[in-house]
Amino acid sequence: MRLHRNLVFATVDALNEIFNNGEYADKVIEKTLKRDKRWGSRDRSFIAETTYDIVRWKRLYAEIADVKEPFSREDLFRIFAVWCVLRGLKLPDWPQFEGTPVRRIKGKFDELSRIRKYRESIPDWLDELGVQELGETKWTQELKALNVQAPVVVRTNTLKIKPSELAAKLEEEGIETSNLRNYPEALELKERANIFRTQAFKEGFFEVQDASSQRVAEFLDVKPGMRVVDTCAGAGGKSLHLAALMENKGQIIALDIYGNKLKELKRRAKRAGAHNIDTRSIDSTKVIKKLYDTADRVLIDAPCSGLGVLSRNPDAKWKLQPEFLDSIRKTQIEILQKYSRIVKKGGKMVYATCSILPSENEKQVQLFLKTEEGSQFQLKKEKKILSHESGYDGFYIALLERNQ
Ligand SMILES: C[S@@+](CC[C@H](N)C(=O)[O-])C[C@H]1O[C@@H](n2cnc3c(N)ncnc32)[C@H](O)[C@@H]1O
Repeated sequence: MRLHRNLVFATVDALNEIFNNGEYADKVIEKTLKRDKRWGSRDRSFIAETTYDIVRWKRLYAEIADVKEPFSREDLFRIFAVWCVLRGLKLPDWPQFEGTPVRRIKGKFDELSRIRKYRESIPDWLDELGVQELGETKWTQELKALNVQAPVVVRTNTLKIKPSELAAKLEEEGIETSNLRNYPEALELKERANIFRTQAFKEGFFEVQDASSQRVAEFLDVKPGMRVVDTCAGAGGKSLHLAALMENKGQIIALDIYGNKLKELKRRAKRAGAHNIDTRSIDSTKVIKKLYDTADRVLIDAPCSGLGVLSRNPDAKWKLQPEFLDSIRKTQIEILQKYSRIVKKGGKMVYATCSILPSENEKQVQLFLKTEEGSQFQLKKEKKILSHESGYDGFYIALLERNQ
């Protein structure tokens, strides 16, 4: 592969914004890709994938390149050179790469690969926390899996189309997919592609949604005609799935503290042809109180550390702070106590996170069950999905039932 100057420079600029200005990788990449209309799909995927790769391996590469944050432009080129050498790519003879110590880079990589926090490129505190929570063996396996680029999985919108028909439509548009065993509505792309450009997407035939995430709405055991409250609906990935499982019958009330996310949900619902979703922004405690004891089903897709989705969001490793984890755990237990009151007697509730830490998952559920609100619930079943076991995102899902 020959490296093109403008693509490498665009990547280095993107890294500068992410590492030095604290910008989010996905936003920076989106903006960078708009820079030159002549870039084709290969050029675009070079920028996106290389940037993500270097974000993922920041600690390891910076250590090998012997550079420290904040990175100068020269440092960023040294990090880029490490990426090239470790991928076996020939460095171009540009001044930025003059004197790159190729053999030393390879030697240092071998040496650092013996130490997990470098090999898996993770901050010390997070590595220690992972061991504490999951134990040495599981954490080592999980961390490795979370450093592999995530596959692209879509969920068929069964309100509009069957999975087999969707697969055929995508194939007509040059995108090959395969079925996933045990995930009835999921299709996995055989090769990465910009699926949002397809006609099938514009027509609302699918949503991009990881296979593990597709388990969440399924777990809630909804039926057409029910009244369901999705309390942390965000942009509505799970609400849309619930609408499909309910065949557009009954009512879904989608809540979030951020109105702009709910606006996006509405846009997606329109595209998907999901007509039974009503959005409400939580701008006072009244919004929740009015709903007490009214829902057949409640979904709490709780805000969390996002440690189960590091493979698609590697910059979370660097953005996450111990203080944030402490405060999010408090939010989770408060949410459980407050929003569980929306479930009517005999109704069911799912608590889910995209975290792999027991302290955000089963321990929170156990804590909740000991509270006054929780004493009215029974834990029916729970699923801990680890990435190294499933091949998809790490998730936790618990189904609870309120006593009659
Ligand atoms: C894991 S995300 C939800 C993802 C969404 N359910 C989906 O499937 O696309 C968690 C959501 O909780 C929201 N949130 C945070 N604190 C909240 C609170 N106290 N009450 C309700 N929602 C909250 C966040 O804005 C975020 O959208």
